[in-house]
Amino acid sequence: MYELKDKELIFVFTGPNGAGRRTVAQMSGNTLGIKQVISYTTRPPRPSEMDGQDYHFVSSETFAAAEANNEFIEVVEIDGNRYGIKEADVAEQLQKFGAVYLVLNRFGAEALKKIYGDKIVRIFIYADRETVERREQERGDSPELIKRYMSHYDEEMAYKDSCEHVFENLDLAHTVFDLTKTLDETYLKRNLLDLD
Ligand SMILES: Nc1ncnc2c1ncn2[C@@H]1O[C@H](COP(=O)(O)OP(=O)(O)OP(=O)(O)O)[C@@H](O)[C@H]1O
Ligand SMILES: Nc1nc2c(ncn2[C@@H]2O[C@H](COP(=O)(O)O)[C@@H](O)[C@H]2O)c(=O)[nH]1
Repeated sequence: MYELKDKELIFVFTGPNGAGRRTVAQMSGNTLGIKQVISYTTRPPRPSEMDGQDYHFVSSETFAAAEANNEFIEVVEIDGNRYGIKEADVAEQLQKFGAVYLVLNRFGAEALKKIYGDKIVRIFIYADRETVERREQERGDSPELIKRYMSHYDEEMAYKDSCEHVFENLDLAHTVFDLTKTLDETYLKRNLLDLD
């Protein structure tokens, strides 16, 4: 297992689908100069998604071969699709940037916390049910997909109090400002004073 160096950190964004985890993580990450480690998945890409940017989209066989080769830090199955983060990707990005972020469900957040302890900072992003559902409708998710996402809403929300930081994401600019400030002041110390 890759041993994180003194200043290396992994930020894990978690919370319900559609709460805005990817959006706020990316905006804050751009300001702070930290990059996402992209998961591998067997699920097919959605029309707006790009291979290598949203996920590494792979076949079940390719995923199983990597798993048999012990390449994943953790693997999860959600609604019949498999997801995993490769240890080598985490190590490579940490060596380049010093800090990285991941967007995972609660099982992934918990698994990484167990492995890396204090080096994992879990950031819980949420919004109320109605807001989440409306955002999913507005981005064009199908009624079946929204139903599937919403069926996980309560169980994802139950992880909120386990996380190191919690942000309700209603106004996007506010969330990103508060999040960036917190990560900078508490962990990264890049002294980004002129964030607004
Ligand atoms: N504060 C906000 N106000 C309005 N829309 C938002 C806000 N935050 C995110 N969004 C929009 O909501 C949608 C869901 O955001 P995002 O994809 O970041 O969510 P997520 O939590 O990563 O879920 P998923 O993994 O399903 O994509 C996107 O269309 C995004 O542009
Ligand atoms: N535990 C893990 N969870 C992951 C990983 N990659 C993504 N995810 C989370 O799964 C759900 C479903 O994702 P979707 O894109 O198919 O809607 C969502 O919460 C993702 O954040 C992973 O490698 N491990």
